[in-house]
Amino acid sequence: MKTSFVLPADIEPLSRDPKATSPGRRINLHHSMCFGCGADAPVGLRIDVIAGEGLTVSASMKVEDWMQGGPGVIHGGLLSTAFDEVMGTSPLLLRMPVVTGHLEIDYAKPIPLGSTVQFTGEILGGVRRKVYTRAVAHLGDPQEPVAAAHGLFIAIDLEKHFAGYRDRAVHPSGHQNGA
Ligand SMILES: CCCCCCCC(=O)SCCNC(=O)CCNC(=O)[C@H](O)C(C)(C)COP(=O)(O)OP(=O)(O)OC[C@H]1O[C@@H](n2cnc3c(N)ncnc32)[C@H](O)[C@@H]1OP(=O)(O)O
Repeated sequence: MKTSFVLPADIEPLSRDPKATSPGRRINLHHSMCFGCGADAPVGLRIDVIAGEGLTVSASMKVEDWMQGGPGVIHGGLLSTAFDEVMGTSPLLLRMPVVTGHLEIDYAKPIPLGSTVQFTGEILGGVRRKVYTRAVAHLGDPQEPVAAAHGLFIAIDLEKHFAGYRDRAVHPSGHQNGA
């Protein structure tokens, strides 16, 4: 599949943390109201990202009617959100919290409503706080990808990064902090 994404020349291999989620198990994410993975989000993708061997992950997503973009097919922005979730979760195999710095999607084929998209993702390496990832999506045949993505994620200090926003956080009760 064609892509314009270029990995840096100084990229270095990264290693799975020994305490990372075991292969085959769901990687527990940040909070239940997340649009990408949260079970309590009123609207969301509810993607479970499963740890694979090494620095790999996998996930699947049923394409529901509300995800429609063009007639009968998924909206491209929603697919990019799914890729963001899949790739953004993978650095937890390094036990490293990250946020998205840069995301690139290559769309190869329309994805019909009602289909189930299968994702595989992997960490390609890192440079300082930067983690480079890739993911591919298919509809059942890994030899026939429908889309692919590259993501650059930046390691953060969770407490500091969200310090100025936590009072706006929405909870399953529907209330904001302090509301
Ligand atoms: C557990 C989480 C699961 C996540 C799944 C979903 C993920 C998300 O949707 S996260 C939400 C979307 N993303 C965001 O809100 C991030 C907003 N951006 C920011 O907060 C900041 O720009 C942040 C934290 C990424 C970087 O800022 P800062 O900490 O000051 O670091 P900074 O020094 O600018 O950058 C660090 C390195 O990354 C590089 N970098 C930063 N942004 C980019 C970019 N867009 N493209 C390329 N390189 C970048 C910098 O050049 C620098 O590289 P180097 O080490 O070579 O100098």
